[in-house]
This record gives sequence, C-alpha cells and structure tokens, in this order.
Amino acid sequence: MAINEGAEILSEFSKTVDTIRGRLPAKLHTPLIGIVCGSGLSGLAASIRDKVEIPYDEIPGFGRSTVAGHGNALAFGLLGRDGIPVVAMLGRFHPYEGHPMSTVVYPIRTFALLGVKNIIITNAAGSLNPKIPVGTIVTIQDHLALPNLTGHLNPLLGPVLPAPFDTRFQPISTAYSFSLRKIAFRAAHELQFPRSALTEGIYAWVSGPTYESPAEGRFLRNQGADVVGMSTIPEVVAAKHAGMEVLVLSLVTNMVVIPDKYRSAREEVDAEIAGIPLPPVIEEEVTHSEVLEVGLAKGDDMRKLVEKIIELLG
Ligand SMILES: O=P(O)(O)O[C@@H]1C[C@H](O)[C@@H](CO)O1
Ligand SMILES: Nc1nc2[nH]cnc2c(=O)[nH]1
Repeated sequence: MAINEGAEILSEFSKTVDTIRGRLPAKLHTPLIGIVCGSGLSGLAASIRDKVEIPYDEIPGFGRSTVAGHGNALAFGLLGRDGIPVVAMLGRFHPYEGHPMSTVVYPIRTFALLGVKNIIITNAAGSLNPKIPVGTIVTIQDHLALPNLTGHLNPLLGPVLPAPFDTRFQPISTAYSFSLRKIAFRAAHELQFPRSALTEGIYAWVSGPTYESPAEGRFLRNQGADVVGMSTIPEVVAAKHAGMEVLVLSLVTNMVVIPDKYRSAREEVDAEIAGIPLPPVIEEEVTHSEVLEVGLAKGDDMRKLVEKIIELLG
C-alpha cells in the first residue's frame, strides 16, 4: 500500500466537493445537517425549500442505488423556520448490492467535507422485540454489528485517512449522540405524538439481502437487539470517524418471525394418522413491498419528527 494512499483518497473527495458546490448557490455550499433517507422514506426531503437536486451519476465517486424505494440524488436546500441549510441522500448504497464499503460510506464522508455537523440517518427495520410493533419509530441507542466484528465489512478497513477524519482505532461507544437522542424525544413530545410512537432500542446490523430465519431472529433477540436491518451501521461508523454527531431513527416495518417453537412435521403426520384435528398454522414471510408500504404509511410521521428535531437543533 502506498504511504500516501489516504491523501490520494482525500484528493478524490475534493473533486466531489468542487463538483457539488459548482452546482449550488453559495447559501447552500455548507449544509449543517445531513439526512439519509431509508427504504421508502425519501419523502423526508419533501419540505426542503429552495431545493437543488444533484443526481448521483453526476457526482464523482458516488454509486447508484439499485433498491426499490431508494432515489438516486442528493437534495440540498433549507429546512425549518430558520432556514437551516441541509443535504439529504434520497437513497443509500447497501453492501448487499455489491457496492464496496468505500462506496457505501462515500456520501457520508462527502457530507463531512461539505461541513455537516449533525447527521440524521433513517432506515426501515424489522422488529425483534414483541413490545415494539409495526409503525413504531425507534431512536437507536447502540448497535450489534456482526459484519463489523467479523472484519469483513468494517468501513474503516483500509488506509488511514488524513484530517478531518479521525484515527484508525475509532471508539464507537459514544457514537449515538445522547443529546440528539434527547432532542428526538423532546420533538415527539412537542408534536404530541403518543408516547408509544417513539421508543429507544438496539439495532442489529446484518449484511442481507436475505431476511432472517426464525432461529437467526431469536439469536439476535437473545443478544439484546430490538430491531434488525441491512444498512446504517457503516454510515454511523464513518460519520463518527468524521467527527459528526449522529442520530439514527428506525421505522419498524415488520415483525421478524419468532415463533415459540418450530412446526413439527413428525407431530403433524402423527396427528393426521390418529385423525386428530390440528389448528391452522400461519407461516409468515416478509417482503420488501410490505416494508415500502409501511414506509409510505408512516413516512409522514418520520418527516414531521425529523423536521421538528432540526427546528430544535437550530
Ligand atoms: O435502506 P434501509 O435499511 O432502510 O432498507 C431496508 C433494509 C433493506 O435494504 C430493505 C429490506 O426490505 O429495507
Ligand atoms: N434484516 C432485515 N432488514 C429489514 N428491513 C426491513 N425489515 C427487515 C427485516 O425484517 N430484516
């Protein structure tokens, strides 16, 4: 590895930043807040004023999202009463699409170099916790990232990046900003959301694109996770590494099936032979369309919450 590889990577980012700023009026050059829209949640950018959208394929270094419910542009503009400059990713890149980790986190590092100080990352997630039903928004307080721990998908693998990025050995014990999490609950209170609409929990990151088997769902629940998803954590790690304050909001779109016990083929055949009637068995399968439907139905609550948080931050 060349000794100056990190510096070379940084010079690629300056082309990205120059291209972006070349497309924006001066008042939008330095967004203070970044937003990442999860599956079905690109409506979060609906109230951005004086909006300028830049397609990803016109930004050097950016990939292209291939997932339904994800847009392919950055939206710059002003949000809230005070007109705070913001930038939103209308869609994200997931490792399961085949993007290298450097591409997955490229927009987050670009946000940092543009001046973003606070980032609000959203996603659609499955619930592992029977007390957290579909439609709940979860403020993430911590994570369980199996792909990071096993070393295959940690976004910080590779050359050390020069300032403003942090050291190689990045602590993430404080990655989920306590003050931003408090602001989220204050915002929900001001919006008069019912108490159950926003809760806190732990996000388990898996690579996907398969949804969890029942045993995997139970495994993650037994390890203390409340929701599970296929994104976000690389962005959190890269954002913390770039010095940003991070808030993650997960919208629960489905319950991950955690039946009490497996349906037994042997018991069923024994019962059939003995002529014993059996109760009907409901086997559930999650689909991405269901995930997007809930995003559509509850996306407005998420939008109101994000806007109120930004207003309180300003
Ligand atoms: O980008 P997010 O995490 O919101 O999308 C979730 C996880 C998968 O990409 C997809 C599965 O339905 O939705
Ligand atoms: N891994 C995973 N990601 C999701 N995103 C939305 N729902 C789910 C789910 O059930 N599992």
